[in-house]
Amino acid sequence: MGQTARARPCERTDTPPGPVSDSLGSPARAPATSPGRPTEDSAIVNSHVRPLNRSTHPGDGRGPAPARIVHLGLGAFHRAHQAWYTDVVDAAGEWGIAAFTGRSPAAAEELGPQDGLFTLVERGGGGDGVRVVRSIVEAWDGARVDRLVALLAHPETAVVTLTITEAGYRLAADGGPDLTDPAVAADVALLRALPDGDLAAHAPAAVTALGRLVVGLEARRRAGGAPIAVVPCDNLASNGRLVRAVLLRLAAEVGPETEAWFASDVSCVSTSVDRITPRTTDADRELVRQSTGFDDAAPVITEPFTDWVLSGDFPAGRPAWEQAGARFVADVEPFERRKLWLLNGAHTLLALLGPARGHTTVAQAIGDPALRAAVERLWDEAQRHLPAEGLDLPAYRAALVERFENSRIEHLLEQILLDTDKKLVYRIVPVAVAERAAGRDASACAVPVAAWVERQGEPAVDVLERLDPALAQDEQFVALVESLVGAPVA
Ligand SMILES: NC(=O)c1ccc[n+]([C@@H]2O[C@H](COP(=O)([O-])OP(=O)(O)OC[C@H]3O[C@@H](n4cnc5c(N)ncnc54)[C@H](O)[C@@H]3O)[C@@H](O)[C@H]2O)c1
Ligand SMILES: O=P(O)(O)OC[C@@H](O)[C@@H](O)[C@H](O)[C@H](O)CO
Repeated sequence: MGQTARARPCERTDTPPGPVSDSLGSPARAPATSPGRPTEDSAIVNSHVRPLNRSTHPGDGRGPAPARIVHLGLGAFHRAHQAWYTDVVDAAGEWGIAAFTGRSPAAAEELGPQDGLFTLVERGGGGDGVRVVRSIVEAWDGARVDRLVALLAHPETAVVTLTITEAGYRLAADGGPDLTDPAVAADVALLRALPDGDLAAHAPAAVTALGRLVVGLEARRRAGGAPIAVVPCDNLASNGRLVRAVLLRLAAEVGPETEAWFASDVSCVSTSVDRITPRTTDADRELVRQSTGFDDAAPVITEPFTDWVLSGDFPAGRPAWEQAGARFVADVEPFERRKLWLLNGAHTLLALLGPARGHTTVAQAIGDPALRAAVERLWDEAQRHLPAEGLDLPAYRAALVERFENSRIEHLLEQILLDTDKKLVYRIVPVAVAERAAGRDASACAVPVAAWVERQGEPAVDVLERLDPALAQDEQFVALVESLVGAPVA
């Protein structure tokens, strides 16, 4: 497991399938109990705190599932979402995940000694549900391109999932790779000069997530070219289409045969993903330690709610994620817009405006009547551009308020604020553009944009130029934003 701990060879085996996921408490969405304390299972509560790994916590005794899913971006959200769905549905132990970190090896260092096991705490308003998730079978530093190449070249690897953050895609304004980014430029140079032959033996040191992915997929093509699905799970609009365009651009740098194979055999699946998952704190680790009797360096705290909407082909198969509630639809866009514009848009508004009003968490900020009103106005503007049918927007909005008000999920505004420039583009700008096109002033959208302009300390037009050059040409909107800079929230 992982570069930094015991290295687990990844050969596929004919041994019996891996472990059935085991619940140590309430399964997901089950009613929570005992506020403030995880649901306890007498089998694991022990006065002696033990390390968490497959020996101390053997589940049903079967070994790890074969790694057939590769994940890039081993953060909290992946563990609360895709790893959880896979764990819940993989009763036969057929779908292990080999996960790679993005920028720092920390998560691999934590999960390595735990054989990939971690505790997922589902923290509802009334109590916690606890589950040890077993679906991650390898955890690696993302710099281990050799291991990534070996996994992707293996024909039984069927799916690649991504949670590398919006910024991690390193996109230019036209949606292609940002060639002005030195890391992208270095990877492009590397892709143009890939050595012939076995890429695993001399793995090129690509540095960006998508550069590494292209190297790995090229190794797969050279190894026989079994088709594969790539499933971005980040908060980007049209994430499958977008990733496909970038991968094809990068593949073209390798050569025409590579580009043609990517076009025909790499299926990019679009997704809308939802589960509010804040960063784990030391207090969370201590609570898990006390309540489960296991010393888990990498527990994840999440809300009971979860959603996953997907659209696209899985040519080499996939886990039956629908058995845990995932939905496979023809068009993900309405779901994606609803989620990005309402949930994420409100998050970004609260993160921009909340700190100046003394708030540090989403729950505090949504409890502030002025901010709540600003959120409702933003939602009114967004709702006009969402389909009236099929999305049950009043219920969705009401549920969002409840989720935001869950003060037991300590979702820090400063975490949401990271990379706000990238987030505004997907969360607020499209609504502002649609409102302006409809002849309205987009005044609710202008509020978070003005707060961002204030933080940048630059003229509104310059900030808008970076967010959306066309919107920056809209003199009325620019003037409105400028007039709101520094103004109190109405
Ligand atoms: N946390 C949530 O509530 C949530 C919910 C829905 C979707 N998401 C999506 O998942 C993403 C990750 O969220 P998280 O909570 O796991 O964050 P996290 O900080 O726990 O993990 C982020 C992961 O991405 C990697 N990464 C960061 N910057 C990168 C870069 N520039 N290039 C490559 N890899 C990079 C990190 O190394 C880490 O592995 C979010 O940005 C969002 O797009 C998160
Ligand atoms: O994860 P980010 O940084 O893209 O955005 C912060 C939050 O808005 C986001 O994580 C939400 O909590 C999440 O999208 C809910 O499903």
